[in-house]
Amino acid sequence: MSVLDEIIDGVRADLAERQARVSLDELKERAAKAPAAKDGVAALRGDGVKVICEVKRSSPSKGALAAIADPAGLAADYEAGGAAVISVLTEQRRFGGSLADLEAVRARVDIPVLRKDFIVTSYQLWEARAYGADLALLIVAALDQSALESLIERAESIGLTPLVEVHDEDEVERAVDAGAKVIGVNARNLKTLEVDRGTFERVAPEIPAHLVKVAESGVRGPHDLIAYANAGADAVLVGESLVTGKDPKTAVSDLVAAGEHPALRHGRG
Ligand SMILES: O=C(O)c1ccccc1NCC(=O)[C@H](O)[C@H](O)COP(=O)(O)O
Repeated sequence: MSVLDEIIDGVRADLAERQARVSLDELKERAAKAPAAKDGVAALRGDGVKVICEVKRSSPSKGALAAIADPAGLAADYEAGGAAVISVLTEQRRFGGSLADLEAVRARVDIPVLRKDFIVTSYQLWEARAYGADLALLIVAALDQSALESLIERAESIGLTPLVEVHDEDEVERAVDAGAKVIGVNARNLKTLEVDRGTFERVAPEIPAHLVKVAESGVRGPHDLIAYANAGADAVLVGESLVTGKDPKTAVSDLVAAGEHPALRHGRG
């Protein structure tokens, strides 16, 4: 069984418990009271390379990374540093996240918030909206084509911007066919968990120019952002280096400054 399959087994078990406690109708009522969703596409477009900053306590590849007692405080630091979007990992078994983290972050920041999880049903999209998310991750490798298409459609119909994650050229084709507008290329191989920063450069040329391209994983500092930008990234998604560093706000502002450097405009496709 692959790591992804193991994670999804756990996600489904936890999901079944939540579904037994909270009906879909209750979630929909809660979603109706949530603040209107912010435009995730607009947040990731425009001049400069945008920075998506992640609240990440632990991971299957590295184990414990940071305790993060105050996820909202961390998100506020990210926002003050110039982040375009906050990513909140809500998977609990392997990443130590929760919907409570998402809710707390939403209440603190004004920029869009991404629910980063292993979404396999529309119930999880309603949860995302009910707890204040503006974007939701959909992983192509975790979904068959009809599920991918219907989850993209459902996400958009309830105001969420889907960030559709791919790992290779075939998955790009599936994401584009399914109607993705924002595509994230994750450099982390979900079978080996190794990070290969060259993945983005290989895969991104297959993504149509009008779609938003996000480079996910492996950003250790401005030099990695610049390499991704030169390969055509509109945005980068950064977790580990921010949560393990001493000064997240400064680390984010260094990334944002690098992403706004005028020299990058020539290299980006
Ligand atoms: O981080 C992991 O070990 C991991 C393992 C299996 C599936 C997903 C995983 N991570 C989720 C992510 O995509 C990253 O948290 C995100 O791209 C940020 O990456 P990084 O900056 O390298 O922490």
